[in-house]
Amino acid sequence: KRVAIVGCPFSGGQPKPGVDKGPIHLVEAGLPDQLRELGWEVTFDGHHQFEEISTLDDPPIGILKNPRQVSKVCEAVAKTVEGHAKDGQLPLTLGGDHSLAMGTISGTLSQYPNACVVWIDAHADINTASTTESGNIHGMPVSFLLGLDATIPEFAWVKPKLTTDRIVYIGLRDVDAGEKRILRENGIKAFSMHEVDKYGIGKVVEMALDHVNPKRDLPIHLSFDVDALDPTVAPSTGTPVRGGLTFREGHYICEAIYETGCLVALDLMEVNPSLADAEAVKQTVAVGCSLVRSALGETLL
Ligand SMILES: N[C@](CCCC[B-](O)(O)O)(CCN1CCCCC1)C(=O)O
Ligand SMILES: [Mn+2]
Ligand SMILES: [Mn+2]
Ligand SMILES: [Mn+2]
Repeated sequence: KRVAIVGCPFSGGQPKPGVDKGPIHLVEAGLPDQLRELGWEVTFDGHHQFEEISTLDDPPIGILKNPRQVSKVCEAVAKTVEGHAKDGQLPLTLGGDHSLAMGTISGTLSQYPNACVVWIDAHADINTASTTESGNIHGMPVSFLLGLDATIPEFAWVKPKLTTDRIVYIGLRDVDAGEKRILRENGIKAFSMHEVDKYGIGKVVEMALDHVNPKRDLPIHLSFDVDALDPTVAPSTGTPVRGGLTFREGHYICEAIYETGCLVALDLMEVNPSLADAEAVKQTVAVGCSLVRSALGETLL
């Protein structure tokens, strides 16, 4: 079992400074050794440096902010993730904001064209250039992956290889009007916190996997935004929304996905260590590390 940690200190998909420090905090909390203790052979070739990209002259396109930076960083991440996957390693991407998933999932789909995506988030991250109200591209990666919008030239490298029947959401509770319309019109399966309350997390994960991976024979890319968790559980994140997943519900999802034996790629996104007091940051980082361990085989018994 080999895992390659891809540290992505990137914050260009959203306005709050600090989320680029997420990877270093997760690594310095000991994540690589924690995974080695689980039996993984861990490679970590240092955090990606995006300096040359960030000096780019990058005026908004429409209201989209830092478009060229986001595009170039995601393109680099896609190549890195594809390379690790080709080499038989499970890419573990540590963010950094969730716009990076445009890169990670593109990389996964290059190596595993039949992969399905399990997206854990308070948000749908499926705004198009015409529906976004913020212009923050971390609220848009899924629309690019599905090819929902007319291709923006700066994002021409993103091939719409994901299909609407191959993604499922768990944890939604802050979905914009435009996104609700997109989800409905495209028949995209989403289990909001209402369904989590109604059925319980065990049944929700079973139904989610039955939808995107009925025979449990497709590779799974798990993209986990820590703001899916309740802010009392993961306070140090850029877009916290009350009424989220409990510590155990978040871990159950990771444990159940590992149990399928289908996991091929994992993103742990939106840990921003500069948004809370030291104790709350430490808690958020520790929860992030714990979720990753659960997704990579740590069990309670
Ligand atoms: N949907 C939002 C939030 C995106 C969060 C991205 B994630 O999940 O990676 O953290 C929110 C837009 N919202 C519209 C109404 C006014 C407040 C902001 C957006 O900016 O598009
Ligand atoms: Mn997100
Ligand atoms: Mn989110
Ligand atoms: Mn977020």
